[in-house]
Formats: sequence, structure tokens, C-alpha cells
Amino acid sequence: MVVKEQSIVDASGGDILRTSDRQIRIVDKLEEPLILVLEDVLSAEECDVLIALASDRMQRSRIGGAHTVSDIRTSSSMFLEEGENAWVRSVEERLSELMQVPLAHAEPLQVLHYRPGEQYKLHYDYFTSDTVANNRISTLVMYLNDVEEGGETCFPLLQLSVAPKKGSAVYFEYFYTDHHLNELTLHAGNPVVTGEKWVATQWMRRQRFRD
Ligand SMILES: O=C(O)CCC(=O)C(=O)O
Ligand SMILES: [Fe+2]
Repeated sequence: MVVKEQSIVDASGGDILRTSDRQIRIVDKLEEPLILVLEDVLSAEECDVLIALASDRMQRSRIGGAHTVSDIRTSSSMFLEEGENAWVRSVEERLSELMQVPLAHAEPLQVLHYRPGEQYKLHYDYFTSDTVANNRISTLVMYLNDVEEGGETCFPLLQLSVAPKKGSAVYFEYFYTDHHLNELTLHAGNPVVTGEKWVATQWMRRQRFRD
């Protein structure tokens, strides 16, 4: 008998995920690994506020422990301060409820900006080194604007591609005992063809990450 592994988010209750302040629609769903395409995660105003907070603080993205500039990721990025204002606080609290992980386990929100030709090549969000004590367990990538062409978040091993849409998001988790399930979350941010792309990413850790 094949037993389904426990997921972090319980999405078995229909097409809506309720948080204290919002009803979030599930528009697409993959069971294992659990991947949810969600609408109405952020209001249009929240998207605009996050872009405005980030826009004059962007730097060329760096990856890995050594924080090196790399062709893997050509976008620009920044981290918002934890709960830096009331907008960020309210979004962070909603995401913690939505992702069913305590806020103390949340990394600061990251904002990414891609111009035409910029991309985030295939990667896992969890750290693959055995020595990581407090690894990531789940991700929510939120789209802060509509992209004219390109910029899809693509999961090649699952034949899934999510087109950016302002206020919507893709959720996935990789805390399964069966490592093959985690490895299926390999994903990329496809190159933007026309327009620009803004996203905010929330990563959750297995244990407490914030003071
Ligand atoms: O920009 C995207 O579509 C993907 C972003 C991503 O993979 C990440 O922030 O880890
Ligand atoms: Fe990622």
C-alpha cells in the first residue's frame, strides 16, 4: 500500500484557504509534492507597497553561503526588514497562517526584480549540504505585477508552469521524508521576455529563525 505523506499545509478543505483577514483561492493543485497556485494572496495595493518599499534598495542577487554573484540568478534582490512597517507585518502574519508555520520560523521577505532577459535558473530552495541544521521547508513566491511576456515559474519535473499574475502566488513544500518528493520541486524563474517582473518570496525554516 502506498501511503501519502503528511504535508505541512492542509489543502483538503476545498478551493479556499482562509486566514484571519483574507480568503485565498486555490486555482491549481498538485498533491505530492504539494504545489498550490493561489489567487488573492496580496491585494493590488499591497503589491504596489512592497515594490515601492524595495525599489530603491535593490542589489544584484547573490547566492549561496559565499554570497557570490552568479549567472544562475541574474535578477536584483533585497530583504525587507522583519515587520519593518504595518504593511509588512500584516503580510507576514497572513503568510505564516497561510503556510501553517509560526512567524518565528519565517525568513525576512525577499523582493526580486527581473528585467528582460533576466532569470533564475533551475534550483532547489532548500540547502543541499548535509551540515545545514535549520533547513528551509516551504516557499511562497508571490507575483507583485503582471508580466507582459515570459517570467513563468517553471517546475520541469512536474510539467508545471505558473504565469505571473499580480497578487497571485505559487506555494510548494519540500519537507518530505521521501527525498525524491523534495527533489521534484526543482524550479526556475524563466527569463522575462517583455516587461519586468517583481516577486516577493517567503521561505519558511524547520525551526525558529527569528529572535
Ligand atoms: O521568480 C520566480 O518565478 C521564482 C523565484 C524563486 O525561485 C525563488 O525566489 O526562490
Ligand atoms: Fe526558488
